[in-house]
Amino acid sequence: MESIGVLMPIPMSSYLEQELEKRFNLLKPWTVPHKTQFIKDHSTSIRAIVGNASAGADAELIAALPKLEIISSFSVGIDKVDLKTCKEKGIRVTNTPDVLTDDVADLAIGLTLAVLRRLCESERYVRSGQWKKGGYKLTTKFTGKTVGIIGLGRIGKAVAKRAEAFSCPIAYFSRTEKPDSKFKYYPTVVELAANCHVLVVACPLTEETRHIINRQVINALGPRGVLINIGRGPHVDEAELVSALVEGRLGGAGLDVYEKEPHVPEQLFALENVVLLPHVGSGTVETRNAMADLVVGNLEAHFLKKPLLTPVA
Ligand SMILES: O=CC(=O)O
Repeated sequence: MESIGVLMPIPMSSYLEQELEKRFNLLKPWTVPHKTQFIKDHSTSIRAIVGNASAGADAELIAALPKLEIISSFSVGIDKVDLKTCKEKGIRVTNTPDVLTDDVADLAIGLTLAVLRRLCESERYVRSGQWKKGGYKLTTKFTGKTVGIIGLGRIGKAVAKRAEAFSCPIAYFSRTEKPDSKFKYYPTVVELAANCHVLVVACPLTEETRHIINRQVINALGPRGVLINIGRGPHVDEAELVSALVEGRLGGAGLDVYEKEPHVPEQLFALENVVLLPHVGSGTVETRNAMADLVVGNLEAHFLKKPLLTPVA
């Protein structure tokens, strides 16, 4: 397999690079001055792409690689892969589900607690010496608050399980009601938002779910409501979110993802009811290594003509 060209468009994980280099001819365009020419020069040896949440494979890249057989994404979300083109050309696609579920769900709860209990703001209060002038103000209790979840897939269910341990009633929105779920179903996101305190976005990004959090949903969540986004930035109409937070029409937000990463709207920097993370949902050593093993396992399975471990297409 050493002669098989595997393109990794941007750096992702040194462990993943190391494991790929043991088995394949790993091509790293960021290490050369002329990236486009480099890809052109190797276009007939590249049979696989390793993408991630920010660099996938669009129709243009796929068209430039005539020998491409598989895209193995170092992410669970595959919104950066042109699935339609892959289907037309018979290119296989894999992702990294399950192994990151716990970390992403943990982070959703962490963000919720951070926003409601003002963990980041009160920590800054201590570091800046303000405590010496007086105690920190009262915050909002999490235990018992209703948690609304958009998307009751693997991650949504894991968020629900954790929130239940905080005695939170759970409600959800998804395309269809889940007959095996005990949680309250709302057929629209607006109804869900109007009936919960914490609204968590945990669905995949598709054309249908782009801007699923719009002005109407934000207003329904209201000045006591909190939005938690551990999905994708474009799930949220960010301009609407920023104006709602600045105007006090929304109670708070915990965000791990943004519309134009790594750009984060600067109006949010001054708001104490907002917690901002740099897209780190699956960002632990344990999980990233497990994801890397899945990426490599899928590529090995493909080139050894065995069943893929986690196929998407
Ligand atoms: O955002 C991260 C992922 O999709 O795994």
